[in-house]
Amino acid sequence: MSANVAAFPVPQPSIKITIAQGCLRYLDSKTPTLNHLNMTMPAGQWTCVLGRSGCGKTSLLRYLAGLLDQQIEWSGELKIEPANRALKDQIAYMAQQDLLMPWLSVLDNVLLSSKFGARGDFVAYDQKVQALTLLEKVGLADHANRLPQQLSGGMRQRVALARTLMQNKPVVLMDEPFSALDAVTRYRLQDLACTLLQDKTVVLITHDPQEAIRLAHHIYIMQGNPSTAAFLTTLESSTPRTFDAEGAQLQQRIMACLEHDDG
Ligand SMILES: Nc1ncnc2c1ncn2[C@@H]1O[C@H](COP(=O)(O)OP(=O)(O)OP(=O)(O)O)[C@@H](O)[C@H]1O
Repeated sequence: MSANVAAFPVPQPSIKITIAQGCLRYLDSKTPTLNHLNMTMPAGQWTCVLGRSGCGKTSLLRYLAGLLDQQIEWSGELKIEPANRALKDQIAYMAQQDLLMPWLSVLDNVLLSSKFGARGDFVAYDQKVQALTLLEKVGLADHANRLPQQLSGGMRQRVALARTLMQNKPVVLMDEPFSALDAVTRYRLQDLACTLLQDKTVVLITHDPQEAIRLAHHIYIMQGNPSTAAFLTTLESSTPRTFDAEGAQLQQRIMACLEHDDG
């Protein structure tokens, strides 16, 4: 395969995820964390999930990623369309902490998932070209040989974004990936993620109503104890949105839902 072809990975079909009457209980807990959970995450769109601390947002993402199988009991329906592969094989996960390996260069961190799939430490030339192309897209081509500790927090999250894109999965789960950043860096990274994750099915957890308003096609507020998910009609304009009067009204509605949750 030529380097040029490799720089444009094969697009994956978009995935729609539907949860119906989902109930999640940790095995060491008597009561469920989530109950009567009904959510639709449309193919190729961003679904933002908000809710008070401890309501089960991360549990939901970790369940979708197949990371809780030994720790929980689940009932209800989890449907994916098309249903040709297991959901956990179609997911890339981007966490609040960038989880970069401190002893690996920026380039090798982006290549990490390719290394796991490769024989020994061998990574094909075309994958390196692809990783460098992604680093260029996130504006870090000149930093490919640096170590993570030589980068700012915003730069490190951009490396994490490039690593997520390198996995080329149709579903991207993001657990507060921008929350530790200053306002301007966060704003820029929201724009970048919005552009680069086009066509992916994205589920973003955030505590920031303005972030949800900027990026979401669909908003759910998790509330109650155990938590259910309330759907909030969002704006029809294209993302990333600028904050206007409509956005301010939506923010009021989000805040009202969050304030009335005494779960
Ligand atoms: N491995 C576990 N075993 C048992 N209970 C757990 C486990 N992980 C989380 N919990 C509990 O599940 C509930 C939901 O936690 P979770 O981390 O999903 O909440 P969250 O909404 O993501 O919170 P935050 O906004 O603070 O990140 C909490 O009560 C937590 O203590």
